[in-house]
Amino acid sequence: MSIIQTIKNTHDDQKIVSKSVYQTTYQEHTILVITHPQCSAAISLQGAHLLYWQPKVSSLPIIWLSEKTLFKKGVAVRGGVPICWPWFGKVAEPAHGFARIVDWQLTSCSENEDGVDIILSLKDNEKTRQYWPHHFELELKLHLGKTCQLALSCQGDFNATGALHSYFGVSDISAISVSGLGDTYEERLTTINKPKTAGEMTFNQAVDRIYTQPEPISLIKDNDHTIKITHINHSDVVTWTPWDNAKNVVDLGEQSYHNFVCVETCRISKPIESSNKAKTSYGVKIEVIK
Ligand SMILES: O=P(O)(O)OC[C@H]1O[C@H](O)[C@H](O)[C@@H](O)[C@@H]1O
Repeated sequence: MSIIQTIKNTHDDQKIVSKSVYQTTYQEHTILVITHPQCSAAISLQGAHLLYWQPKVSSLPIIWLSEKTLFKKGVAVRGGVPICWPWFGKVAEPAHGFARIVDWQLTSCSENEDGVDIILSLKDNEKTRQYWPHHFELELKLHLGKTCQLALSCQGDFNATGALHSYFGVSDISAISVSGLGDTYEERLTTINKPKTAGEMTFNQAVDRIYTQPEPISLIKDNDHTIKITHINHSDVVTWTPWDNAKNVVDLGEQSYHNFVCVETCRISKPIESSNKAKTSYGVKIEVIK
């Protein structure tokens, strides 16, 4: 049984949240399972982590989850949409910040025929202050329906970098292209994988690249559909595939790299400048075009 099916079938400690949403415990995580006429999805309260999203129009999850991911407290989930915050990458410990490895609160959940709207929040506490000595309030708004929308807002006196680090499910990474990336990028690997067309990528090896002047829309063109990713108030888009280095990553299957590509909505070159007075936010909207 696939990991997604297993999560869908988990009803331990089940608590009904709304008509299409229940809360359950899966291993060491508390998970919201969403089964709505427009989509199915799940969110872990650890990291406000969207685990998968499959709209009705698609026969496969568009937001992809690794079969080998660990549901351990304090360990980042592999796949879905990790919230990397308040830093991106390995500039400090833990890698990609702490927001993805601490528990968030469910603030609200409502639904209508278009889908489910959920707000999760995180405020500084004893644990977060061990990593980062700032007062902050973070809120993640999710809309899960025919489209998938995430908006992260923060308040507090600090600058932060981050990413909505989306893992997209694809039929085979060698058969897709990603466009709308712009022409300027920072190569994070020593291997060279020059785009054939400016702003468009195809893949035949590991890639880790920060595009610093991306267009507002990235398109992942797959065999019979296109994933349209509208970035909102972002500064960069990261493309990442481990390719066959997946075999060295404990929570990825050896062949799993064929089935996902990361196209991440980021604030790296222009950090989020927050203040105590107003919220600043950035986000992403994901749609499937047939
Ligand atoms: O393994 P993780 O900490 O989740 O990071 C996975 C990847 O995230 C981003 O795409 C970075 O650009 C990569 O350098 C990193 O390898």
